[in-house]
Amino acid sequence: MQRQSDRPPIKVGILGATGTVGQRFITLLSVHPWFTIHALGASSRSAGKPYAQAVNWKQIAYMPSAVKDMVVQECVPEPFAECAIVFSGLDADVAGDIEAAFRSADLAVFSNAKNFRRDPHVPLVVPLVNPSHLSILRQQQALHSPPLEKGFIVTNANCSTTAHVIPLHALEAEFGPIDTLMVTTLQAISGAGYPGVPSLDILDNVVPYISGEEEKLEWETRKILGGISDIDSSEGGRVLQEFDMHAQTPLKISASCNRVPVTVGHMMNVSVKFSRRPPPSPQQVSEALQAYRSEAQLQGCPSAPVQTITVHDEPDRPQPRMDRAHQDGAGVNVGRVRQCPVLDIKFVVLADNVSIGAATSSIINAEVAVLKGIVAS
Ligand SMILES: NC(=O)C1=CN([C@@H]2O[C@H](COP(=O)(O)OP(=O)(O)OC[C@H]3O[C@@H](n4cnc5c(N)ncnc54)[C@H](OP(=O)(O)O)[C@@H]3O)[C@@H](O)[C@H]2O)C=CC1
Ligand SMILES: N[C@@H](CC(=O)OP(=O)(O)O)C(=O)O
Repeated sequence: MQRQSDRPPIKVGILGATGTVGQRFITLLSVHPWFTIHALGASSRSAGKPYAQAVNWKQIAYMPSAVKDMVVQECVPEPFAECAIVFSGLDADVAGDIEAAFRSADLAVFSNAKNFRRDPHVPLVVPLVNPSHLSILRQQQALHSPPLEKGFIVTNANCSTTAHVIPLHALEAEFGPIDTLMVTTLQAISGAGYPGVPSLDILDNVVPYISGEEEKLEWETRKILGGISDIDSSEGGRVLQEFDMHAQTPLKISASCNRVPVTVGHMMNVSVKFSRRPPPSPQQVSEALQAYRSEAQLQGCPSAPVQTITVHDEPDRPQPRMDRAHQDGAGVNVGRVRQCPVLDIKFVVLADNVSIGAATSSIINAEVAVLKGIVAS
């Protein structure tokens, strides 16, 4: 993507700029057509140093020259005051307090961290699925003390949640509610950040446990695939909204998560049962997934993939090494769509956990917010 736009550049900041997700933000934002990197933040271990000295660069793309000499800041609002958008790839141990402080300073935060995903006034947005949930932001700003004009927090989802909700949403849009979902993940080591999982634990091995991951998959999926509705009660004359957590058609989910010796690309085996009888055939499911278009793409978000879901016909695809870079990792790959003898349909999903699973989702969320006029541009 080349920087090429009639818009004046929108200044953005990156918190956690030295981390796995932060580095992917830098790679993507350095060539973004609308956004220009204005400030970088990380821990006090990195603050005060030129970025090139502070970071242990692990991207395949070379470090953009524009950031090499930028001095890394402490994660406090003042150096970010001119940023219309602040992206966060902060460690979850510190993200809660720092992101809240940025919001209180009336800054717009787009976060990858888990801390605010369950907040009833914070949207959990996978941009290729539920950008309509951004409507809750007015309420988030109004209920803040003092009320905010520009500041808010938008979160994107856990990387595995993101991968499977995209095809699941496409299927619900075409065939109605899903009743039951069984999902087993094979998650790449980059999902654990850097240095992450020790090599002696993961080489020649599979670890059948990722702390908190199964709970996140089960809970976040309901918030994202569920609706947002007005509540009868009102506060200060304002109509309130709430997330319905898919409660109108309860969704049973069982998730099992595994860490596998792959560098990038989370793979998931998914089986679904639909509420509607008879269920669609594998052929109908494949066609619906391939035909799905996201609202973000239709609205013209520059980072949205042209093909949201790529359906592979080959019996042994998708594979992490072969397919994760497709469309710069901005879409998801699906394969092996077939009948499930226990539920209705089963298939495989593959997504780049650092791109659409993290940085790319935040960036598309911010693009949607710009197009909706939620972020001043
Ligand atoms: N990796 C992935 O695939 C995904 C990650 N996420 C989430 O995104 C976030 C970032 O993950 P990831 O990039 O993998 O993590 P990393 O461990 O690679 O990076 C963490 C970042 O947080 C910064 N940081 C740590 N402590 C502090 C502090 N006290 N004050 C300010 N900054 C601090 C680090 O700065 P320094 O270098 O100075 O220590 C670094 O920039 C996490 O919340 C994670 O759960 C979400 C989806 C996918
Ligand atoms: N836990 C994920 C990555 C991650 O950080 O998720 P979350 O943002 O939900 O904590 C993984 O290990 O692959």
